[in-house]
Formats: sequence, C-alpha cells, structure tokens
Amino acid sequence: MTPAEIAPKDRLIVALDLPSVDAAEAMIARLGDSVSFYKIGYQLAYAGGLPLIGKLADRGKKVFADLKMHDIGNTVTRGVESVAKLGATFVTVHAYPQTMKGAVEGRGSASLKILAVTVLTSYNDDDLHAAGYRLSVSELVEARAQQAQVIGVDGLVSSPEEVGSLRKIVGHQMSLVTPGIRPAGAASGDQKRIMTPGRAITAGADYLVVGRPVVEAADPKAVADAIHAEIVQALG
Ligand SMILES: O=c1ccn([C@@H]2O[C@H](COP(=O)(O)O)[C@@H](O)[C@H]2O)c(=O)[nH]1
Repeated sequence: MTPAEIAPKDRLIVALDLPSVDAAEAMIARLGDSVSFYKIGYQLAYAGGLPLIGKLADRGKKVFADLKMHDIGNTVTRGVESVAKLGATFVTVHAYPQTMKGAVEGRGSASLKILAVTVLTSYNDDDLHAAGYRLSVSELVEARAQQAQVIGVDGLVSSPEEVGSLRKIVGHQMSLVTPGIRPAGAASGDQKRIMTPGRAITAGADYLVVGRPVVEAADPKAVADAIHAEIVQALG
C-alpha cells in the first residue's frame, strides 16, 4: 500500500497498553470512531488480550499484534502461522535474519503483514554500545532494513528519526511504522528517539504508534482527535 492509499484515520495506531481486556474495552469505547487502528502488545496479550484481535477485526477495526517475536526460525514460522489466523493486520518480529526468514515463511500468502523491529525507540547509541553492538543506531537500522527488504518483510518499525534514510533504501515497497511519537509537551517517558506526530508524517512515516499520551490522558478521545488533526495538516 502506497502512502497515498492509507486512510488518514488509519495512520494513528493507538497502543492498548492496559492491564486487562476490560480496561482495553473501556478505552476502545471512549475512543469510539476517533480510532480505527489498535495495537496489542505484551501487557494486554499476556492478560488474555489476543482474542480481542478477532473481536476488533469483526467490528471493522484494524489490529497490530506487537508480539516482537524472536526465536529459532521454525518456532517463528509456526508462531506466525498461528497469528495469521487471529485477524491482525500487522505482527512484529525482531529484525534478525533467521527470525525474519521464519516469519516470512509463516506468513505465506496470508494477508498478515510482517513488520521487523529495527532498533527499539528507547535505545540511543550508548544503549546499543552497552548491549555489545559496534554500530550506531542509524547504521544498525539501515543494515537491518536492507536485510529485511532482501528477505521479503513487509514493513519496518523504527523511530521517525530514521524514516528519511529508510525511504531512500526501501522506497515505498515497505510500510514504515513509527513509535516514539510525542505530541508537543508530552512526557517522553522511556522513549529516546522521539518526534511530534506532524513532524513524523512530514518525515515520511506511514503509521504513528501512540500509547501513553493517549491511554493515560484525562481525555483520550481529545488527544487522539488532536493527533489526527496534526496528521491531516501534515499530509497537506
Ligand atoms: O521500537 C519500538 C517498538 C515498539 N514500541 C511500542 O510502541 C508503544 C509506544 O508506547 P508509548 O506509550 O507511546 O511510548 C509501546 O507499546 C511499545 O511497546 C516502541 O515504543 N518502540
């Protein structure tokens, strides 16, 4: 899907980082028609949230299963085969060659899209060096993007800071999905590579992932609506 084909409303993916299915359902009800795309990650998935993927899909919502798989290739293949039956639009794996190859094999011809997490947005160069890497964040993101493209992965997760260089590498063949989004004045929390929604879209991001600034807001719907307005303005 080229950027022009993505509905502006679908560009905001709200992370349902909440402790229970009841809490997630309450948030979904509060957000109503303002949000069309949700992300289910560790916290909700491990609290019984996986069946919510199919329920949301049945209600016309899109779901990003942010499971960040990383295991031997065969295990990833079988895991992705199972996720492909849940009704999600996206699933994440870490951007290691064996892992990505396993995921592409597991996806087969299913409609599920595989996203490779390049370098987590909570990492900066110092964090990477502390983890034993010699490359900078930008170097590692680019190297992993090139590998992902060759392997046939459908999209990349990176910070918006890398989107410009990633577009030059992968063109519009791969979706660029960016967490690390912070509306002006919002607390960064543990995110280290951040950008505002408008700047991320201008930089070329296809999808923006936003969790705490929405789900911890006093008025989540108002924050989601404001992010949408910023996205639409940036799209011109
Ligand atoms: O590199 C990554 C990959 C995934 N995430 C996920 O996105 C959301 C961001 O939440 P915020 O509250 O807006 O920080 C969260 O679910 C992460 O697991 C990421 O942040 N960075």
